[in-house]
Amino acid sequence: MNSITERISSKDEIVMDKVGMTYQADGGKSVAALSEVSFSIHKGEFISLLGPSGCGKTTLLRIIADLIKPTTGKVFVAGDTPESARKSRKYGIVFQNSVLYDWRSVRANIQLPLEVMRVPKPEWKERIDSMLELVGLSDFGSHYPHQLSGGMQQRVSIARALAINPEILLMDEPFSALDEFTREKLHEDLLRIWRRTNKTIVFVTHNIAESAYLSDRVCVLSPHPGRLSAVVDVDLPRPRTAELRQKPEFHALVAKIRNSFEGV
Ligand SMILES: Nc1ncnc2c1ncn2[C@@H]1O[C@H](COP(=O)(O)OP(=O)(O)OP(=O)(O)O)[C@@H](O)[C@H]1O
Repeated sequence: MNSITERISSKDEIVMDKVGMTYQADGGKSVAALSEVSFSIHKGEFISLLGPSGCGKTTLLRIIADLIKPTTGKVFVAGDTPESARKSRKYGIVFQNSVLYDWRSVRANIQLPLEVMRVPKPEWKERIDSMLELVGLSDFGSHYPHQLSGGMQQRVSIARALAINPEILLMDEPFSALDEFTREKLHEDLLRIWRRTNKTIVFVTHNIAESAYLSDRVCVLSPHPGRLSAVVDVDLPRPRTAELRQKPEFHALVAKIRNSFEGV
């Protein structure tokens, strides 16, 4: 056993140890996207990865998801390598754009991971019904994606990501294409879903207020190269309600997170 595996505690869901990523761009130029990023995410925690464009947020999420391999460092996901976690579907993932299949109904979209993971067919109906109920779309199962608003499409994406009951939900700027009213409603829905399901959530955003409202802790990334410049504890009470956004303690926390950026 090496030192990092000895340090992992039973509370840890995701552990990163000195993770670095250098891309080989066109023309042989290398781009240092991440350097020496180390931190742990606990089981059941809501973590945001926050930073300006180009600081490596998506790169870090893709490394956790085993969509790319880091060039240096080690990563553990659900007590295993990212590759095993991906193969055993320990996480579900939601992207900025909903990436639903237009020719499949809402139900058939949610069913897709059940087909891929060979979940027994008799279980499908109950699972899909409960996912639709969880995201507040029970009356829309037979609709097609183009018949839904952007916010509803992202709810379907969340339902699909959670259909096989993964431990972890990875979200890459899932609400950034939505208008402010819809986004705030989705924040409340996501917190309710998180409370009901106890998932570990890793949420990528460049929106400081969004990270403060949702998270237990905010990991602040700074660019050139992307590095972890601060981890801010969010000590605001839960459950969080819309009124919190008006309160002085919320504005103080947003200012604290803003002040923790280096070199931006
Ligand atoms: N496939 C790639 N090849 C070369 N460089 C890349 C590649 N993917 C990302 N990069 C570079 O790595 C750095 C980090 O990119 P990344 O997309 O992770 O940042 P980000 O913080 O998620 O940005 P944004 O908020 O704009 O999505 C950037 O400089 C980007 O140009």
